[in-house]
Amino acid sequence: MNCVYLSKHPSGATKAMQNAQPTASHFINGAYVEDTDGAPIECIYPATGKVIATLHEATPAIVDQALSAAKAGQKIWAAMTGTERGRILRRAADIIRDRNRELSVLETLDTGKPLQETLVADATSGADALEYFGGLAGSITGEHIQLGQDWVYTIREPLGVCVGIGAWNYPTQIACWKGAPALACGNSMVFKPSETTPLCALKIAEILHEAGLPAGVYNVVQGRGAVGASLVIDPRVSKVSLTGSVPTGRKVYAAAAERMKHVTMELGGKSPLIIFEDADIDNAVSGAILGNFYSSGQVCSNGTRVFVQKDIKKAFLKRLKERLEGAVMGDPLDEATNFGPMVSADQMNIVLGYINKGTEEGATLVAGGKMADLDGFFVEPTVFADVTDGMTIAREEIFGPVMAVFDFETEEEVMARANDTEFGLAAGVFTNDLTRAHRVVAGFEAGTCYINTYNLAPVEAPFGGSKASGVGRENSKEAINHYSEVKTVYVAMTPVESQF
Ligand SMILES: NC(=O)C1=CN([C@@H]2O[C@H](COP(=O)(O)OP(=O)(O)OC[C@H]3O[C@@H](n4cnc5c(N)ncnc54)[C@H](O)[C@@H]3O)[C@@H](O)[C@H]2O)C=CC1
Repeated sequence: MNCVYLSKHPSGATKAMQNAQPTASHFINGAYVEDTDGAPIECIYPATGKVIATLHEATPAIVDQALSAAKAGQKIWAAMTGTERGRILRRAADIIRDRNRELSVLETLDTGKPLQETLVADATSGADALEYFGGLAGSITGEHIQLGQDWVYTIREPLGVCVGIGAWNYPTQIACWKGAPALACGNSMVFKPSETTPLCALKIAEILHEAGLPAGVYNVVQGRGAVGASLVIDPRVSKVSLTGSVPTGRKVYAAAAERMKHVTMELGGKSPLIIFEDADIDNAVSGAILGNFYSSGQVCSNGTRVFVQKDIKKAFLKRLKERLEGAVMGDPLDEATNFGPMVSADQMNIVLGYINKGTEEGATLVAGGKMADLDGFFVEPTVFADVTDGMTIAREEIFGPVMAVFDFETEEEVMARANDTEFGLAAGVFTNDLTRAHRVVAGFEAGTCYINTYNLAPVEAPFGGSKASGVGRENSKEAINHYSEVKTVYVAMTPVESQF
């Protein structure tokens, strides 16, 4: 494939890589904490395959310390007014924006995503969440319901200690998308980042405390699945918010249900993107590129099943191939790079396995299809055409840069095929027919839909999935309902009328 390759060896990254080791593995009760008894977690820079930091998993003692701190901190935090809480969150947003470049470099080291991308999509998105929910914090209220002379008032109360568990694709954003609404409502949080990307959440905790957050309100503990599981079942925890795969979601949801805890589940997807023959082809190609190759395809809401109406298939594929030549692979810290490596060797091998399956099962390889000739875990942006609904690459989430293009003839046919999946995270349509656009969106079985664009996730809009892709919504005013509960108070103004 004719991608542009920049320098093979990312030499400019050396200094930043040397600074990647955090002060300690965990951030608890307002300070960095270490316990070297925990199993080591090596943080590997995906563009070189080299270890840039070594941290330790939380031991049971660390988990206990974090939950005790969160329990105590929550009481102090909830006793403050919403306006006071909001001011601290907004101050943290300002600090994040001031340090955007430093935080973006760290996000790039943690994930391998190009700096070109992290400068605009990660710390800035985290700051948006803190600013938005900081702004809302003072207006989280109950209501007054008049009942003749009597009346009811409701109080919107925090849930208590919330646990956030993150995936590896957006470590800064996920730490903030969970933390900001939780804290705005008066909860505290213990956040466990993915073991693959342990660095960024620690910085968020540090900045929140620099902004004035009381100790214990936002804590970070490191660890693999077992640490996450131990947090979920602890009786001090009222709510769990997970971003991860569907199989992990099922386990966490079941463990939480057993103990009647609140949950938000942001899980995987295999989202459809339908391109009708009347669509603006260049715009549709841009949508398909954004919806498949941003973050090297490691985005949960990606539109990986691209249904193209038969008459424009040739033109679509031709234009797509031309546009793929604009992919610039190489050192992710070079701002000219726009396509980075997979997060890990494991993820690269999973993706290469799916590419082999696609070829074996008879799809036509249009572009890419192999590792790039670079250090690190690079897989070329890959496009398969002539994909049919039963193929493995049509059914399973790949979480890499692999676009599957399907042909279709009628709207009725494509809608049935688009919805024929256990997932329901996102869905998109490109068409210039206004009525059809809204009809199609109404028919999608998905939580987050797009008309003539794809994958935008502003903090003001609810984000999340239906079917196996999740429970609850992140961002927007919706998130407030998922991090608080309502207490109803009936006030009688007249004597009680009892039956005897
Ligand atoms: N819907 C959404 O908003 C998003 C969903 N994702 C999904 O995340 C997945 C990729 O991320 P991964 O980190 O590989 O997912 P994963 O499911 O392997 O891990 C997610 C997190 O859960 C933890 N975990 C694993 N087992 C656990 C258990 N039994 N109890 C508690 N915690 C446990 C992991 O340590 C990690 O922090 C993809 O399927 C993707 O679609 C990713 C980003 C956004």
